[in-house]
Amino acid sequence: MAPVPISPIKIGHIDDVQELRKTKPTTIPERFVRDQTERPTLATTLSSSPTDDIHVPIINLSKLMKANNNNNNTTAADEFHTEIVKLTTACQEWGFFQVVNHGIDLSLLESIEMVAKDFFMLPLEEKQKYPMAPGTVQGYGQAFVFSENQKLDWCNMFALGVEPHYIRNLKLWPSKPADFSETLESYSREVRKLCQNLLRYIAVSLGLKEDVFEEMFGMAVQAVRMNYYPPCSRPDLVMGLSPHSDGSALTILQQGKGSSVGLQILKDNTWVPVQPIPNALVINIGDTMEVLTNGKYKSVEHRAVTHKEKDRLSIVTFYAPSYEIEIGPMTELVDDENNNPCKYRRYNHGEYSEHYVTNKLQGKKTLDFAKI
Ligand SMILES: COC(=O)C(/C=C/C1=C(C)CCCC1(C)C)=C/O[C@H]1C=C(C)C(=O)O1
Ligand SMILES: O=C(O)CCC(=O)C(=O)O
Ligand SMILES: [Fe+2]
Repeated sequence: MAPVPISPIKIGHIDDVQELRKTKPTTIPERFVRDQTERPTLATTLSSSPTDDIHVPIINLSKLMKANNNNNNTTAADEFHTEIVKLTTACQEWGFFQVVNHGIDLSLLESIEMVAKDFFMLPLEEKQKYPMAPGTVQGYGQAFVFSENQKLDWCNMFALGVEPHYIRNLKLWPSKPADFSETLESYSREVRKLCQNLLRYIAVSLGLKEDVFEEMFGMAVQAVRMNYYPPCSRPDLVMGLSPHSDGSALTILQQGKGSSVGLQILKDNTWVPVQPIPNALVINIGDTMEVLTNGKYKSVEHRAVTHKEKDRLSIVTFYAPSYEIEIGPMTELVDDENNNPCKYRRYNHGEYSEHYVTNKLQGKKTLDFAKI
């Protein structure tokens, strides 16, 4: 079952932020202005910010891949072990990491970025041929808006379901730029392989059988969301993307080259910026993995902030189990006798997907659905 809610909800007029920026560069309509308590803390340009020294862990994927192909090499085995320990810490303490040497052709990263940017730069009338209907998550527009008085994000989104094929709404796949669909197909194929590899290493880091997630997930669901954040004259008043955790098992995020720093994650009650590393991909643990690991690996709240002069692009892939799969904490990660009781109930992943996409982004609130 694909989560495509059809309801007569009233969401009011949503200004397109790129058009606003073009026509009234200093105007911030009231619907974008956040209440005092919800306004972002922005990274300073001076190197005096207390969060400057804290950074999301970096995993060198080639150290994990190499050891797999070379079982007799002790250096490779040592490096594999060290990298798995780093991966464990990243998933347990951060819920986020960046991967370098991930094996995806850099030209493919450049191509997807190019078609995404070319799409967002099209005239509004062209982009509006692929509208995101109120209450749905595919197409061009703003997702997760469910009422007329909800604050809006300073962001334009373009989202498409990719796998399995039945979740595709082909009417929303754009004809311009001409190479959009072909590029998205190639990119998604490579990102899918990366997700499968990462899940293998995550299984190893948990002391589980390597292919446990692959076997459990069935034909995994994969969707892509391109987020474009134009510059904003008052980045202190607006939010690029509201705080949320992802509903997926894993999320792969590509930050556009030359984009401003914008992604922030909530670590120990402080918003920490994720510094873009050229050619690296940002990975985060989604709600589904938090449930499966009984909270050992956490989906971490994150958000995007805007910049006064620079725009920003992110290309985000959500990877999740097939909708008919039943999800719950894995028995190996629950121990009722030794202070590790089961923290989440069992549920159908399709129901969680529907719940996720029919609620506004609100920190980790969506996961209350699964809590015991
Ligand atoms: C921030 O999240 C999303 O935009 C999002 C949406 C994903 C989807 C589409 C764009 C197309 C149809 C499928 C799907 C719902 C996956 C997040 O998706 C997360 C939430 C759940 C649950 C999930 O599986 O991925
Ligand atoms: O643009 C970003 O860096 C954040 C995107 C994100 O969190 C999302 O699309 O779910
Ligand atoms: Fe996210």
